[in-house]
Amino acid sequence: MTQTLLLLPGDGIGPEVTAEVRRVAAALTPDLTIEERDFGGRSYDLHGAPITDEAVAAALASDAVLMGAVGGPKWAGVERLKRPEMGLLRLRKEMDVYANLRPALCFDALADASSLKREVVAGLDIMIVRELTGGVYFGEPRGVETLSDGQKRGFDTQVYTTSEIERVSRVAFELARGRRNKVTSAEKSNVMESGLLWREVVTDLHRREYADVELEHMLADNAAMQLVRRPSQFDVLLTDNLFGDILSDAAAQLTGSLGMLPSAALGAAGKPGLYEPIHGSAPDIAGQGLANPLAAILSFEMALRWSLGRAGEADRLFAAVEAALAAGARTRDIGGGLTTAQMGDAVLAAL
Ligand SMILES: NC(=O)C1=CN([C@@H]2O[C@H](COP(=O)(O)OP(=O)(O)OC[C@H]3O[C@@H](n4cnc5c(N)ncnc54)[C@H](O)[C@@H]3O)[C@@H](O)[C@H]2O)C=CC1
Ligand SMILES: CC(C)CC(=O)C(=O)O
Ligand SMILES: [Mg+2]
Repeated sequence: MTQTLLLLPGDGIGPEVTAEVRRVAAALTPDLTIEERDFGGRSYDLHGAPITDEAVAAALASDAVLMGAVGGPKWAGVERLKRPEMGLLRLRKEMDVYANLRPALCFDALADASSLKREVVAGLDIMIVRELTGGVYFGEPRGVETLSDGQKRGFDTQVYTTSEIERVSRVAFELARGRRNKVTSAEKSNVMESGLLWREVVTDLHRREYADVELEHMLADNAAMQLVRRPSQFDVLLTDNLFGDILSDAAAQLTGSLGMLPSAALGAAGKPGLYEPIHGSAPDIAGQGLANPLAAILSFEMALRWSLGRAGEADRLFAAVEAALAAGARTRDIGGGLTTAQMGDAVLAAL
């Protein structure tokens, strides 16, 4: 049976990095059907919404979805619900991809590309598990109201239920069992009610089902500091939507660049996953061929592994990225001069 990958290039550098995924897929998995839809600001411009109902249906009907990035200054003034980023939140929610796996892996060849010392980042291998469909990005009420004194008041709501916390924690514990058997759960249980519930639910699940896994609780601000102090202490880092968003950008820099970090967002078994580089649309470099496509290419590698049942091809692609880096292929963000397409060429040559 043919498998379908839905490609959502999006905005800014999104189309540039996903073009390299297309080239890799054509060489590595020529039998994979690739469909494409408008997404983000481009979809808003063409269809009046950051994602159309038809594109959501195509995502749900696919075997996996791979997106580039959305957003940019062009859409800064658009009403909140039609902003490009809202299309992404809607897609994550409709696909119910609640567990976002963000592997922060420092390739040997890049240990000197990090802004931290080689000895701090060499061999780095952290799996961040970020809750993706709950928390403050989705909580109600939210909005901006005008107070009687004329001031404005903006508000968002952080909210988590037991089942939301438990299902993502289960993913973290299961992953840890196949790795170094340790989960660090990061929240702010010292000041947030939802953080306190998070800690209780993780502790309870651990006691009932995962007592063989080492569990550590850490306040999220300390986790940010520990990530840059001694990142090797982390194996699986479990956290909520907002803290996971922030901590994973910080972890990306440990690997050399934000342009290196892929992700897989997973839901129920058998449902399509959503794969995306963790970076945004990078308006400062868009359209110049400067973007590093490896986060997008490695997101395709994760799609092959986690949704498409093609571990052999995934291994081949991962090895090709590793070989290209070992041979010295570098875009500007990791200290070189290759263009986006030239980095794609280097991976293709190593396949
Ligand atoms: N998943 C998504 O679609 C995301 C979208 N965004 C959106 O992207 C827009 C820009 O956001 P920023 O805060 O500037 O974050 P950003 O991730 O787009 O860029 C941050 C910095 O990292 C650099 N960078 C990012 N990806 C790179 C790559 N592949 N190669 C080389 N350098 C790279 C950029 O040039 C910039 O200096 C905003 O509209 C934001 O909402 C932000 C994060 C995620
Ligand atoms: C909704 C996104 C724009 C938030 C983000 O930065 C991310 O998911 O990494
Ligand atoms: Mg982010």
